[in-house]
Amino acid sequence: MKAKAEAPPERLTAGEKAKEEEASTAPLPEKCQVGGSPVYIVERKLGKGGFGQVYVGRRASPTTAKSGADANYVALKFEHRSSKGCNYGPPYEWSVYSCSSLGGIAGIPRVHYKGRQGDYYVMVMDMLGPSLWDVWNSQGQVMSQEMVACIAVEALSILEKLHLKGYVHGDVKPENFLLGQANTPNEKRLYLVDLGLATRWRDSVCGTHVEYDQRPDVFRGTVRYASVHAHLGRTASRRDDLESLAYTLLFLLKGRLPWQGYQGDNKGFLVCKKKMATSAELLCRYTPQAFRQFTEAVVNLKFDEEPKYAAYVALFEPLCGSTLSRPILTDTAAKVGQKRGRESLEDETLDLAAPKKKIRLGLPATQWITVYNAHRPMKQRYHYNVANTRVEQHVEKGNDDGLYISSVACCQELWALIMDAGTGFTAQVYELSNQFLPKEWIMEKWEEGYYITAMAGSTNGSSLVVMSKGTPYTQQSYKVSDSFPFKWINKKWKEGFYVTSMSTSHTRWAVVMSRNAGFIDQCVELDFQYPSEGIHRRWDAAGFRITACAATPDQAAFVLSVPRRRPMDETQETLRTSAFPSTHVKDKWAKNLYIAGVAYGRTVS
Ligand SMILES: Nc1ncnc2c1ncn2[C@@H]1O[C@H](COP(=O)(O)OP(=O)(O)OP(=O)(O)O)[C@@H](O)[C@H]1O
Repeated sequence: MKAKAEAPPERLTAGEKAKEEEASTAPLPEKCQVGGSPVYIVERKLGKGGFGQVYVGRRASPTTAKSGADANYVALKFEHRSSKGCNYGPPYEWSVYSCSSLGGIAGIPRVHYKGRQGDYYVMVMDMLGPSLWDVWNSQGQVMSQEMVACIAVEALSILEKLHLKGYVHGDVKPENFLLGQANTPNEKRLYLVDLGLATRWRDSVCGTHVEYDQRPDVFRGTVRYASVHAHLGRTASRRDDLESLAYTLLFLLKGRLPWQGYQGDNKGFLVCKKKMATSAELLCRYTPQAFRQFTEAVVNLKFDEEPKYAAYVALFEPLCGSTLSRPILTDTAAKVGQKRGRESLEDETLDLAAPKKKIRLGLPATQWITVYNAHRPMKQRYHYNVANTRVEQHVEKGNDDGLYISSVACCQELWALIMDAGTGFTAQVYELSNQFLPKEWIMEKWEEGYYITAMAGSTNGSSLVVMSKGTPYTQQSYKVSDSFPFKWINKKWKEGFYVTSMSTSHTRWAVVMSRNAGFIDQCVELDFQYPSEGIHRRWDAAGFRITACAATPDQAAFVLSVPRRRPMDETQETLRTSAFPSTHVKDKWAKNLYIAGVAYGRTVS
């Protein structure tokens, strides 16, 4: 049966596509000569990607050379000067190729010439054969286990070498792995193309790992194969290429990934959520255990952790079949293994018997998240499981004792209130409303000089908003949104606002931002689980401390800030518990740690 042709997944947004259309209708030259190259006649199209179009170039004055700079046939990659990759001159990919001799790596095609001709930037490269996606599609959308294992071994060796040069590829997928030209000695060789999204993981000057960051509105790559960290906008590092490779291999082997088929505006969110919810075990069901072991190992890599390439290769090697008749040549991988020598290979064994604590794919859990800050001794009080009718009596009693509400949260339609003697507020009002959030009431209180200082929402859409006087704020703005409003936050940061409160109501988010919040820097950690690694990295860098937190049944978000006046004792701790942590709080108080934030929602146990 002939397989139905399937279009590979798109990488561009609609706006970008419109621009590419315009660029691709500009006529291509019939002949091409750039950067001192011979003259090529532009022949059939080899492929088209998000940024460029690739054509066969045949030398106008033929030679007998089959490969290299003199080859009779080359691949010409044309990028229109108005294309996205060329906003500031030559395509970004050129700079990647030229500054790090990547073309010298076995498995990365060589670029022989480059230059501009008319409206096009042209790169003259080795001509290669079909992509793995083409092969998979033309073989009836299946690929043998042996073939996929060989691809794994070679791809790991190419990625290791690319990583050694300080680069992450950033778009590992079946369409970007090409075989050598058919009917040549290289037809069973694997190559990795398209360095248009490559970024440095290692600084070219000081050689240190690039700094960790998360910008939840930035996505680069292809939704189907992107790592969860890439979806969440984290700075790319070596782990991301390997996670995408795991998805690439499983796609080729199984013909489908569990997150295919989502459509619409929040496709990226749904795909990412599904990736998080799919364990390596489930993803790799009915495949040899090497696939599960590899997937498990790479999805649990830390941001700056060195991947154990040789150990991953060793998992797949036994599945590759006899070295004499492999469907893909694996000799470059073998060479890498030999060069390393025994000792380094020994450090590279994967501890499969006792896997380290998994940072992903744990059991989803809905928990209390409490944040504690060091503070000189003060009175603090908490109430939880508070029904609407009982809020007033707790607040009044607290106020009588000189306490104001510092944080609120909601669990199963019941409120939690934290009241403190150390807020610095001079007056406070609150509103229980069936709206998320009560706009009229907030506007009215803004008029009276109150600012929002705490809020919580329940799953049924009601909210508890607390507004106070005596804050340093000079202006405030809030947003309610169906997805985490990072774009809005980013815009407001530029206007001098900082996030000062955050809450959720089922899957909706509300974020309050204030001017003169007393912070000099702020960042966001957002994840489908408690983002432990990110929080630790922020704590360790530049004095960031959690200043707001909220969680939905899917995601948890933490806002971390650097205060203008750093406290003497910067100790901060977080706790996740399935019941409200009453006894823990008392232990913390005994150590002068006080609740600074509380939320109820998605974590992972
Ligand atoms: N050297 C080559 N030889 C043969 N075909 C090639 C070569 N380079 C690219 N191609 C074909 O052209 C397609 C697009 O190339 P490439 O991925 O480099 O372009 P791009 O515009 O950067 O794409 P993407 O959308 O993946 O970023 C490839 O999928 C492949 O089919």
